[in-house]
Amino acid sequence: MSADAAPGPAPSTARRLHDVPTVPGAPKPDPILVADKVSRRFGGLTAVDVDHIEIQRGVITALIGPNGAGKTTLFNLLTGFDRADTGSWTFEGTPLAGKPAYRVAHAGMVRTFQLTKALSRLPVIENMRLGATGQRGESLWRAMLPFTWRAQEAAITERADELLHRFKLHALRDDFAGSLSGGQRKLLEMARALMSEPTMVMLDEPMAGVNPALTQSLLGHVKDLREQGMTVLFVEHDMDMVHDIADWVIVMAQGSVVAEGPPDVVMADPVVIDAYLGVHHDAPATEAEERQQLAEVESRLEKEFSSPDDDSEAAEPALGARDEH
Ligand SMILES: Nc1ncnc2c1ncn2[C@@H]1O[C@H](COP(=O)(O)OP(=O)(O)OP(=O)(O)O)[C@@H](O)[C@H]1O
Repeated sequence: MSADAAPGPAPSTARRLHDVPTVPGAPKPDPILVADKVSRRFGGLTAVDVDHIEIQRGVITALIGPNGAGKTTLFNLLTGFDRADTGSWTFEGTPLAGKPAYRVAHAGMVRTFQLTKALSRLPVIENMRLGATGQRGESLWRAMLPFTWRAQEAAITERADELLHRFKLHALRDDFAGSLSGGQRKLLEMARALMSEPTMVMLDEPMAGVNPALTQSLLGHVKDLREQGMTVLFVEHDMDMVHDIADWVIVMAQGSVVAEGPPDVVMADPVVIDAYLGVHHDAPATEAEERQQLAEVESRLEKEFSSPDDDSEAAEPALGARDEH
């Protein structure tokens, strides 16, 4: 955790979650975001159909669920990057349904973005500066008043430099963003989102493609956001990370919220195991299990081939199952 992390309201707000019932759509003591009846269809497919959801202020909430559960679509809807078919939601009490992304960001709710091809060709510092202009939008009067404009440009660069120092990316300030490692990109995405001084940060798979050396640093930065009083909502498949830093977990499956609660409670919930962890049941959980399965197959094959009564036809089914004709 960085030294400049000020003690925030996190511990007390996190503690207040203890009284929240572990049911889908549970009301929170101090919600910053409240959404109702949010749905989005793509042709015949219902990608999102969330009846009610509340995100507690000042804590870290993880949004988990199997592939295709609708997590990213819900992120896109809430942040104005996609349009809901139905639903309403408020952020800090302000209705935001139907508002474009820049208005949502202006209200203080900002999401991270993966580094696109175009952004990879820009230096790190320009990526950061775009985090500010992109969120604020351009305005004619600002362009016509060069003094205001220049002062703001200088302030933007200063904030970008500060954030690059905080995220230990300053040495890469003038490098092309495309030359960064997976973990450094994730740090840049997070730092860029902070350019607009948000109240709530939404992170889309912050650990994807991050090598273990940067894992702790990334986790530390996410915890820092909470220490500074920000609300964090993140989508993640890495259950270790969810367990490590989330105060609350919301589980989606087939577009809807199917469970929510503290990490320990949610991960032991049979509904979650069925809906989410169940999809991995076929895969060997550990290297030891994998070795055991391999040994069993080898011993079966050995028996089939070594038996004196065995003819080629009897051996066929065991081999046939692995044949790629
Ligand atoms: N633009 C689109 N057009 C058509 N179908 C879409 C579109 N975006 C998402 N979908 C579909 O909506 C469903 C939800 O997708 P979404 O990406 O939100 O899931 P997810 O939970 O974020 O999955 P993952 O964990 O794999 O990222 C999926 O079936 C997906 O194929």
